[in-house]
Amino acid sequence: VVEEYNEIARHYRIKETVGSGGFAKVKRAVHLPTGETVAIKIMDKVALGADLPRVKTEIEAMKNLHHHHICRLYQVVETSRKIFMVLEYCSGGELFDYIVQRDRLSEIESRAFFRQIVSAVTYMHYLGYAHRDLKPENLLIDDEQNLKLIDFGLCAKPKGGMSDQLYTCCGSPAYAAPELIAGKSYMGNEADLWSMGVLLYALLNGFLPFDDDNIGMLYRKIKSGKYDTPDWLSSESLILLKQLLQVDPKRRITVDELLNHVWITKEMGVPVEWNSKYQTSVLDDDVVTEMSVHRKVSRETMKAELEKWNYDYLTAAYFLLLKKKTSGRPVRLQ
Ligand SMILES: CN(C)C[C@H]1CC[C@H](N2C(=O)N(C)Cc3cnc4ccc(-c5cc(Cl)c(O)c(Cl)c5)nc4c32)CC1
Repeated sequence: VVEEYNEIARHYRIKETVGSGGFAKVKRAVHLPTGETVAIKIMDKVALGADLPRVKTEIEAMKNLHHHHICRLYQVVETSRKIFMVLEYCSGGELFDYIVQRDRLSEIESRAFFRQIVSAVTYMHYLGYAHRDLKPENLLIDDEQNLKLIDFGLCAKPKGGMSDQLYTCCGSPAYAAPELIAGKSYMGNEADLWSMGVLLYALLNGFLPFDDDNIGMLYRKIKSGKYDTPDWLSSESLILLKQLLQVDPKRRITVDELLNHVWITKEMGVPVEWNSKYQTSVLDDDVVTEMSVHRKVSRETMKAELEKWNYDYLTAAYFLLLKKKTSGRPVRLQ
């Protein structure tokens, strides 16, 4: 099995396992040329079996999703038996654990997190993607208390754009929209908004709006659209929850209405900025300089190589050097 790790081991020191999700193992690692910490999602192609297409879906989606609230994909290494995805490391773990540790979050803290989720999901929708598995387990916290959306194995980019109907029932039942569990055709973006309602409810209350050990009972509760409203919820929170947890998808709030909703802008004064802070169309000069000097090639040659976006070790080195520069650390390769 050693030869499977040769390619990845050339540029990374692999550390401990930080978690496993279904058919993947995620390990912490250090990118040797920059010293930056990364997460490496390791999958065995044979064990993946029928799930292999989901991995391809996730990789292709992440190659197009460049946003400060979406976990960054740095590199993909495929060997005869394994697929390695080198990803942005999030030291704060899952939002799910963060909520559980605090019972529930204040309205202020819920708002700060929810605005970041709205930013990431709006960006995805504008690019024509629906996530379809939004839940606190798929939102990680980085070392600057920023949320990073992960797990794009179920995301959909309908051929004809967001107007196309989706049919596959997927995601986690407790977060699934009524129309999705009814087996009807549904709109990915509308279903994401329902899940965001469940997410907001979980942030503010520390438990789920619809929960039952029996799946049949759970579906009935979801279709009823009825949930408890604890007395600590403000009237504005109740209004927003009601607009998100609308059983009829056509009456559900849209992302555009969400961006400057009164609850979203309360005490913040400004609507959610959903555009990406990342500038990927223009290569960063300092990073190109460091990389071309380090590899003893001309800047033009290095730029041409980088602009192929092969998601190889050059792409990883570029993104990780850029992350160092953004965090105010020296743009240096060892
Ligand atoms: C419950 N899930 C289905 C899987 C779980 C696996 C470990 C992971 N993790 C942890 O649980 N820490 C505690 C540390 C940690 C640190 N950085 C990470 C960076 C990226 C990812 C990641 C994982 C998966 Cl399965 C992805 O598809 C993507 Cl796009 C990204 N996981 C990370 C991660 C959190 C999620």
